[in-house]
Amino acid sequence: MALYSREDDVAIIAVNNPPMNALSHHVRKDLIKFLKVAEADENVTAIVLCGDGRTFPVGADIKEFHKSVSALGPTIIDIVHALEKSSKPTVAAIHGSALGGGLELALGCHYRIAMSTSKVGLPEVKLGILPGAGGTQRLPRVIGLDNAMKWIAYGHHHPAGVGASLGLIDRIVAKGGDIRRSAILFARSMVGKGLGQRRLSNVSVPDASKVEELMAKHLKEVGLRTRGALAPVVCLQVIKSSALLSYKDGLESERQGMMTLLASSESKAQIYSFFSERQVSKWNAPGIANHATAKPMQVRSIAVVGLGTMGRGIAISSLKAGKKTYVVELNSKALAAGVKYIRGYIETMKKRAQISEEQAAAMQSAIIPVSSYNGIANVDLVIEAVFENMKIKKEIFGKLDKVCKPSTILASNTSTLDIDEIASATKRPEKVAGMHFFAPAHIMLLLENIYGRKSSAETIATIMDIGKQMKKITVLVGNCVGFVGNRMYGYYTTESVFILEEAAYPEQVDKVLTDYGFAMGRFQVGDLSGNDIGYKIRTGLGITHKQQPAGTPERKRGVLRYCPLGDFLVEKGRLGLKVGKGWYKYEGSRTPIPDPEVRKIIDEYRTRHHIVPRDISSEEVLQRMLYPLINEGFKILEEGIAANPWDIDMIYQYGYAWPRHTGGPMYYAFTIGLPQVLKVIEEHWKAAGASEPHWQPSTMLTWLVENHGNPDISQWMPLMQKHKSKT
Ligand SMILES: CCCCCCCCCCCCC[C@H](O)CC(=O)SCCNC(=O)CCNC(=O)[C@H](O)C(C)(C)COP(=O)(O)OP(=O)(O)OC[C@H]1O[C@@H](n2cnc3c(N)ncnc32)[C@H](O)[C@@H]1OP(=O)(O)O
Repeated sequence: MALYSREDDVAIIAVNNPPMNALSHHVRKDLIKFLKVAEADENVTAIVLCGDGRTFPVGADIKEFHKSVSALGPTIIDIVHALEKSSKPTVAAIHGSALGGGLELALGCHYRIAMSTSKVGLPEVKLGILPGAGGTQRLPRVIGLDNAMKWIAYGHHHPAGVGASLGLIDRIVAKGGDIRRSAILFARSMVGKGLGQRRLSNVSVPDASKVEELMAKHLKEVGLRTRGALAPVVCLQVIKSSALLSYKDGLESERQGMMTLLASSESKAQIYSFFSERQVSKWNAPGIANHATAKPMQVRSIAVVGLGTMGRGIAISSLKAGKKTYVVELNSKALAAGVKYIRGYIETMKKRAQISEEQAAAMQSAIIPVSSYNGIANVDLVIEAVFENMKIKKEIFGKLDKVCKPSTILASNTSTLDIDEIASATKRPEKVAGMHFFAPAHIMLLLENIYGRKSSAETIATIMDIGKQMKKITVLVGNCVGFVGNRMYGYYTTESVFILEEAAYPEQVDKVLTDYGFAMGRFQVGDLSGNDIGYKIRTGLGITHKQQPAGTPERKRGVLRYCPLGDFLVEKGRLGLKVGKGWYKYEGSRTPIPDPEVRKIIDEYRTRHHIVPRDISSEEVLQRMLYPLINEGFKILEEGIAANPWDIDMIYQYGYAWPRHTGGPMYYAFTIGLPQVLKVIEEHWKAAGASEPHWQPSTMLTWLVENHGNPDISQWMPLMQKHKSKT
């Protein structure tokens, strides 16, 4: 709802719809009603619009989207027009954030004043839509086309001070000031000043003459930064109309753009992503605990064991979260190098104004270098980040168990290994868990937390809470080889080399993936992270080309199909970007260049095995790259390793750069339709049989299709649970 009050001659309309003052239908009805009251009251000379509680409205109510109530009048645009048309000065008093429809209301007001700490922006593009209440037409009229294109096509939130420097905010109220009081005084001072040019629909776009040049520039940029997404492009096209058409016709173009986007699968995927991102914090470890019942332990200090690339990043994340951070290396040289890197990184963040001087000083003084495990006996949490080797990890956990106080939680940053086996090296398996960070750990937003068979509710709640304090998208999963992310990714890479074998070169496969929306294709990613990583894993499994006894068929490992092309590359020293050659060659830059040498390796291999390369469609490449991964996702759900499909999708968006506008692998499967996905998987399974187990259809996927067709993604787990409880 909204509240109406009077301060002498100034009417105050305050939106009151906790937690974020979203502009739900009941709020919109109140706003129109109170604007009419204020307009009609001859004792009112000016009107202040504000938000109660945490913030100014942050936009339309996203929960209403794709429901008929979102279209029910009065719409936000009706309110914008009522604010602008008012014969009395209307002033938006902004605290917290004025975003989306919230900022559009503020643009309808004749004046805007804001707390210096507040943020403004039109982030609709991140929901796969556009500002649909006049924002595409009004913002360019205030801050110019160039800025408006940037603001709207990327959807960032901007400090109010930046808004003031562009003319969007008329007055800034310093921190600690009273925004509502300031707005009342400001509104009163504007009475009788004339509103003509304050009504933005009367104003023209200042840099309209540069429209074509600016369009070309921004279209190119969004093409690179948000590859494959429709919304940024439609946003730009609609903003363009503000320079070419009248306000009224521009609004019509905005309406049409909105309808196109609302009807797209992209907006549904983005809205799903918005809520999924928030949903993962409501974690559940079935049979052990959930977010609502379990209490975290207070963690004041964290020790990071191992200061390689991962350990350094984890230590920086710990310091950023305000923890006293013990950094541990038994070798003094390695310790000094790690500490030097961490200290240097903090100084760089300070120089770039990413942190304040005080924060930097606090982080520096919170680093405690240690060269023996005895030095971390009293820490609350240890995160081990040494080499990915079970024997070494078990040795370390055994030692930590002996020296650390009984309450210390011991976590491993393993990316694949069995947490229960690691826990078995200790006498406190209930205090052992996995915290799988993604490299570089201080930058990547994903944290995949793993609970073991014996992890306690408190241990799980604590690692989830630490993830939140580190400002990570923290997803809880169960224990299995590779957990969720890497277990699924394994089949993506397996199938990719089968495609090379049969039909395509790396650049052709990668192009299909980048056209789909990935920033990089699978082979470019391999080169970037190092092809030796996968080689080491295959060596651990004893399956590389070199490890096979003479006479072993090159394309088989036992009954399983195998393709050694990745082994050949590494054995020829093509480790990737770091050595200037891998699946591609690199000539002094990070740009991948298709390499005739790689083609030769593939061609010779094909000839040796009498493989005649065939034409392959982009559709087939995409299906073969993505469907095995999706199939494995269903197996993961079926086994209870992930509690919900959106947990998997958030892991893929934040850990593997899955394009947000398609929602993630599981949401994408829903968009395609589960029956269609299953059909393709079954065809491959029929053709490949037991030699390619990644095509064996998941029981859950099959059951869902046979019994429910393509049920809504929110219903997958409830349907399965109901089914299991009956059987
Ligand atoms: C069927 C066809 C119909 C056709 C007709 C359609 C006509 C449509 C006309 C439309 C007019 C368009 C108007 C406008 O242009 C569109 C919009 O405004 S879209 C919304 C734009 N705003 C945003 O995207 C902001 C979203 N929010 C945030 O980014 C963040 O919440 C925040 C504001 C930065 C704060 O972050 P935090 O402090 O971290 O808090 P949380 O994010 O955890 O949020 C707390 C809580 O609030 C819920 N929430 C937040 N914003 C909204 C919202 N806009 N609507 C609904 N709910 C919201 C959030 O989900 C959390 O909920 P919880 O998880 O606690 O349940």
